[in-house]
Amino acid sequence: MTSVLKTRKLHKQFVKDDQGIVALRDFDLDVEQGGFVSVLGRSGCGKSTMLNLLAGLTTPTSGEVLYRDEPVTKPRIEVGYLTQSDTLMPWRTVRRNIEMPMELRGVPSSARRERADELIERVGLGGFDRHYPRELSGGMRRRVSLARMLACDPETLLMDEPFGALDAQLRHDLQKELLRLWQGSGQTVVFVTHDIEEALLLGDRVVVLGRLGRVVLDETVDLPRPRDPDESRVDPRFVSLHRKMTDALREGAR
Ligand SMILES: Nc1ncnc2c1ncn2[C@@H]1O[C@H](COP(=O)(O)OP(=O)(O)OP(=O)(O)O)[C@@H](O)[C@H]1O
Repeated sequence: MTSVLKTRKLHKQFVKDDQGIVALRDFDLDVEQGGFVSVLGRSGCGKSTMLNLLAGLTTPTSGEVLYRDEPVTKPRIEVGYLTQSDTLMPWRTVRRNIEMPMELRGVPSSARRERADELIERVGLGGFDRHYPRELSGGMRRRVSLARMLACDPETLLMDEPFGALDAQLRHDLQKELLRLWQGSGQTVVFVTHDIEEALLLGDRVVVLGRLGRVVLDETVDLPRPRDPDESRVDPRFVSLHRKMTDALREGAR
């Protein structure tokens, strides 16, 4: 197995009003190249802290993050990060937001336009290319962020509850689209969620975190793909994995 991302004894403590707040303690994770890892955990268990560290946006208090065996000290161009909060530029249209990472890389305007058009269609935003973020719903803004992240074909995608706020149908459509884009791409995905079903429908591995990022369960999901939510829900293997994850989440809260 080739690990693309590794963490070694990762520890993160924040300081607030002279008090130390430990968010992550001795966190070890190896992410295999080309894999889709769902990281499942309750609110506050350190998932976003972990992703920020993987992305090189914050530095650990101790321990290290390695990307292809190199220490991560700042964001890397090969790694796309879809954060929980909206980071679209309000003064740019949908198209120009999606083109932005390509502009930074010096991609010529005709190629940028073509790629942006393709992504706009893929995320179901045809006809909205000249809208500004304030003119879109929350779900539409999420889709623009997703398209922007994909615009430079990052080899690794870090995603922080990207579909959490969407309605069920849209969520399902985007999950399907993400899997379609991922399968056969060779991209590595680390997908954070607090939803057991989402973790199981998407991941080929689910890592369940408890308090302070303690790994409570690390489970391979060998359910066949594509995984249709309605069919999966009644598959005894899915049901059994779901139960295992529920127990792990409960155990992690202790
Ligand atoms: N900048 C910060 N300053 C102080 N404490 C922080 C900071 N960021 C996170 N924390 C604390 O670290 C812990 C983990 O937070 P984190 O956001 O990583 O959790 P999470 O699992 O992503 O939660 P959620 O699912 O609700 O987004 C929490 O106790 C939180 O209050």
